[in-house]
Amino acid sequence: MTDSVSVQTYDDAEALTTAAARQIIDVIVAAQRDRDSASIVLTGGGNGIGLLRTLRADSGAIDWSKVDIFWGDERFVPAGHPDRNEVQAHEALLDHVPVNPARLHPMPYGDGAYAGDPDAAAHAYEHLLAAHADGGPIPEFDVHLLGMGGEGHVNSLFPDTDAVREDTRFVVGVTDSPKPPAERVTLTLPAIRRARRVWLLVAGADKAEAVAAAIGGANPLDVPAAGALGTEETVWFLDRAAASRLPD
Ligand SMILES: O=C1O[C@H](COP(=O)(O)O)[C@@H](O)[C@H](O)[C@H]1O
Repeated sequence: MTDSVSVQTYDDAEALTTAAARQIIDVIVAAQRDRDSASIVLTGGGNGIGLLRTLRADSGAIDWSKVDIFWGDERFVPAGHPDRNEVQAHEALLDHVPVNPARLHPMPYGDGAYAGDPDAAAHAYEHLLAAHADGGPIPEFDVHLLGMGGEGHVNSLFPDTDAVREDTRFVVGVTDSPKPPAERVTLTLPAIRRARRVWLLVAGADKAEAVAAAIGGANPLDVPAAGALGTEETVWFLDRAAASRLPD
């Protein structure tokens, strides 16, 4: 893992998602040039979906047929439910660019083969990740996008929960999410830490305290975002309000 943590601050949420969109185009194009494919992990939340909307307007030179798309967490609700991060990602971007359906890797649905058992769904997704790994136990994602909640949660890793304490498995089921819905499936901190780049997209004054704590090195059990680190880089894309509690 690297200590390369950097902060980019923008005037507002729109500016930060526009900047992140521009930069992810460069990363995906470079990965496709070097390895003929790219892999990204999408997040839910306002800024994660906002970034996708920006890409819909202009995704530059990306060859969408050569991008593997995974999800960092999912609400364990029925297929097609508007709360699913996957559904929101389709509306924002995936229905509008020429992705290869075989390279879309949504998490299992709450009404599918694993209905009533988010942990079984998590095991299934871990197997899917393993099947797409190139040598390691799961892929070394080119970019893992993350939003962050006001208490510092990333993916569905909430403070002081079994999920954020998980140190072996790469995907776990959640049945006690403090933010509805209670049942979720999430990549864990060990999975996030296999990504080359971890990009956190965070806006709003209500998140400023958690941003400062995470960047300041808080215990990830208290502020899960503090444990979200990429192997090559970790970048915080912030608006001015979210950055307002950082030291000068
Ligand atoms: O519940 C969730 O919330 C986080 C943060 O969302 P935001 O709207 O406050 O940015 C999100 O990253 C995660 O994927 C989602 O399931």
